[in-house]
Amino acid sequence: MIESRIKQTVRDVHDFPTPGIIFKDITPILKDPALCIDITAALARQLSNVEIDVVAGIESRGFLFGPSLAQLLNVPFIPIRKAGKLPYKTIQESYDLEYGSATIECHQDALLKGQRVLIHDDLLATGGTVVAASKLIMHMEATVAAYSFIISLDFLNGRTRLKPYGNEVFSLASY
Ligand SMILES: O=P(O)(O)OC[C@H]1O[C@H](OP(=O)(O)OP(=O)(O)O)[C@H](O)[C@@H]1O
Ligand SMILES: Nc1ncnc2[nH]cnc12
Repeated sequence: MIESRIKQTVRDVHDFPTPGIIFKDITPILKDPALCIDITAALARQLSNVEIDVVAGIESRGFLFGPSLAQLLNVPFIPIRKAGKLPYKTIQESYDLEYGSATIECHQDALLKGQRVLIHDDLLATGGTVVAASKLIMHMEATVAAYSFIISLDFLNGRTRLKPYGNEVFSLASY
């Protein structure tokens, strides 16, 4: 089962990047090509009833599986990046996360009005990152279709924070 394979492979790193955080390190997954293929397929399978025009992946770990998921779904991929990395005109949102704060942005012409966007990231913690991503997408008059994660840390209540947005939240492995 994919959840147990993910949990057996992900490594807990204590006190990274700050004291008290138990960091879920997904890099061991990337050393297992068969698991990567199966994760991408499982992400796509969960979304089989969701209408999706575009996958938006969040820098940096949302770039690991986001493009292969988009290719499997046969839709475009757009990058949502940390501030200062995208070359063209951008729109920005700032937010707090489990261990700090950040600003993300995307190109202002990345989406067409009305497009249905799947937000993908490796991990849902407090939900601050994907709330900010949702605001970027709505600012461009596009619609969030659903949220897709490999891992969700349910004890940090990210799902509750996403409730007002009214979209389904999918993850392959929950803690
Ligand atoms: O639900 P939240 O509390 O917002 O936390 C989740 C976010 O935190 C991590 O990214 P991070 O900002 O550490 O950046 P990285 O992907 O570049 O490592 C993770 O990849 C998510 O994007
Ligand atoms: N505990 C955690 N492990 C890995 N990525 C995270 N992003 C936010 N919290 C995290």
